[in-house]
Amino acid sequence: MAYEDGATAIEVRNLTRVYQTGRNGDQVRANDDLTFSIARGEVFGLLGANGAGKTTLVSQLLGLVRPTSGSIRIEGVDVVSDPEAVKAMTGFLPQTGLSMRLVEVRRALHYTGRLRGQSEKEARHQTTELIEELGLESVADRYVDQLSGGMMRLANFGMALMGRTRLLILDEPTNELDPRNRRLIWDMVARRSLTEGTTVVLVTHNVLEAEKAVHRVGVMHGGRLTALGTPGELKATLGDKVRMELFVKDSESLKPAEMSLLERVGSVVPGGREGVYLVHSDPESMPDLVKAVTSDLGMARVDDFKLSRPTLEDVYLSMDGGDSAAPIPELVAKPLPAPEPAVPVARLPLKERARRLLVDFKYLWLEQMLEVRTTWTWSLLFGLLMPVAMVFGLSRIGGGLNDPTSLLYIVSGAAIFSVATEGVATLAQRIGVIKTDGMMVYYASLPISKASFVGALVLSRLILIMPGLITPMVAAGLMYDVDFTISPALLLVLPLSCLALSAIGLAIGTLINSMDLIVVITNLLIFVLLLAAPVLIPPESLPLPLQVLGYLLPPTYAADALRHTLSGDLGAAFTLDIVVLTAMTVFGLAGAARWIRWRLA
Ligand SMILES: Nc1ncnc2c1ncn2[C@@H]1O[C@H](COP(=O)(O)OP(=O)(O)OP(=O)(O)O)[C@@H](O)[C@H]1O
Repeated sequence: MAYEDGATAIEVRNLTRVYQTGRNGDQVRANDDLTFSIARGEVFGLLGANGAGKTTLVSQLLGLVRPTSGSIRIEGVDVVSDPEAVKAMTGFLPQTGLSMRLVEVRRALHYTGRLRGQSEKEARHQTTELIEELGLESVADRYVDQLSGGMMRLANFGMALMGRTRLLILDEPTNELDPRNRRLIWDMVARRSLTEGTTVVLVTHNVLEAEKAVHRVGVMHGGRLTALGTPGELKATLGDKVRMELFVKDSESLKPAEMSLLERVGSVVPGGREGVYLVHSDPESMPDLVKAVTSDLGMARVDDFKLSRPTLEDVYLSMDGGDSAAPIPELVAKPLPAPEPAVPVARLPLKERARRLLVDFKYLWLEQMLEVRTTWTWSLLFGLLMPVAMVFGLSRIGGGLNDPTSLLYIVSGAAIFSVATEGVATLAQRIGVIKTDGMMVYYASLPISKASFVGALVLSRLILIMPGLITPMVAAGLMYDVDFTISPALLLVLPLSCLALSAIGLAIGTLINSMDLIVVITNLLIFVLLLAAPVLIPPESLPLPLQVLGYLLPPTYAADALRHTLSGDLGAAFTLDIVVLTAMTVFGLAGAARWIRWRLA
């Protein structure tokens, strides 16, 4: 096998990760002094019960979680000091939380390849190749989100393979797949390991399947490695045993007396489901075992039983029998050779970095824009109709129609109100969804910069919210013959207002971790906007506390700037508005870039 050439791909030394839980300083050692290595081209299975520490280990391999102590080297590169270099050589399939759900399968693959640094030609070529290899031709032009669970998993697996990375980290790749597709995945993994020397870390609960696919297995329990070796080595720990899988009638549990009948002839562990037990005994005790089951326990209690040689699952279940699961020293205490100095990672030249930033920005922006396809008609309709309705409705009140100042307030207020609701509220909520659905982890696992991610998110929204700014002016022009000239100041104020309000929305969404709170805060903002802000109402007609409150809100400055622009009054007040809007844009974008958690912890 390719991996036997001995080169080390992953080296983990004394890796410990401690989490603080709760307020009273409780600690969880999610990874406890792990030391092991994985060879280049090896398929390494990571097994362990829920909470064993697998995700914590994988997150550290990906540079998403910082170790409390110890080190990880991937292809000689230190993960903590050069996470970007490691991300560039890693394809990742998370269990959940993939992005690119609302684009077509073909695009999801192509864009992922581009974001992993492939050229346009390479990305197109590999996309076509993978669609064929995965048998996804008939759904290649359907949205990923609209595929069946299994098909979606295949598409996600394809995304992990894009970029032909040296390392693949696959979390439960065969979940939801039928037996034929499961075999397809294992064959594809084996091919990559064998012919391309790809190193694969496979997290799985499906021990029986993993046995066929992996070269070596690491079993984790309570944050520690309790066994590490080939499936053959692990099975040898059970010795020359016979295995019986016993199914109790009606899936009932065995009573203590019944358990002791079986324990007389072998060791008994639960078989992973209610009413299923695994009994391991010496070959010479087999007749006694069969007798214990058929006559002592009696066929009135037994539904079925199967006799076979032990499998990896037996080793796993016998090791994972609660807190007593002790490490098998001969399988875990293999020392690593003395560490070599970490391979220094050369920084890309400035020009190349700028090119990558633009490519990342383009594909992230395209993804965001295309995701909006499912809702753009509603957003646009809302952005067009609401301001028109406001201009029409508000101009009927009081002296609106006859009074140019009121009309100016109505037009600028309607424009800014619609942009504030769309810009602040929808962007804050969008980033909230990205965080709560776990998609942020996926973006963070790609070798992209936060700047291109934030920029793409904000700019994709501008196209949707800009019409809301322009329609009130067009409506006033058509309905009331008001002539607003397009001045250079207007061309500055319109995008700057959109940018400032979107940046604030993004900052709110990134800073607050509860989706419910994001919804409450953004609605509160709109409520205050209607009640107090001098957006639709001249400030002098508001009591002082409400005026002050209004001037604390970004939309007030946007509305003020728009009014000054439309009336041609570009004095000191207008300059102040522009300064405040610019400051808000910078603060919002810088804050969002800082608060977005590219590392989980
Ligand atoms: N962010 C966190 N804060 C506090 N504790 C955490 C955090 N993440 C994980 N833990 C704890 O660390 C331990 C290991 O969790 P981890 O998610 O790594 O296990 P796992 O083997 O991946 O489990 P599963 O198979 O259920 O995904 C658990 O006790 C878990 O509660």
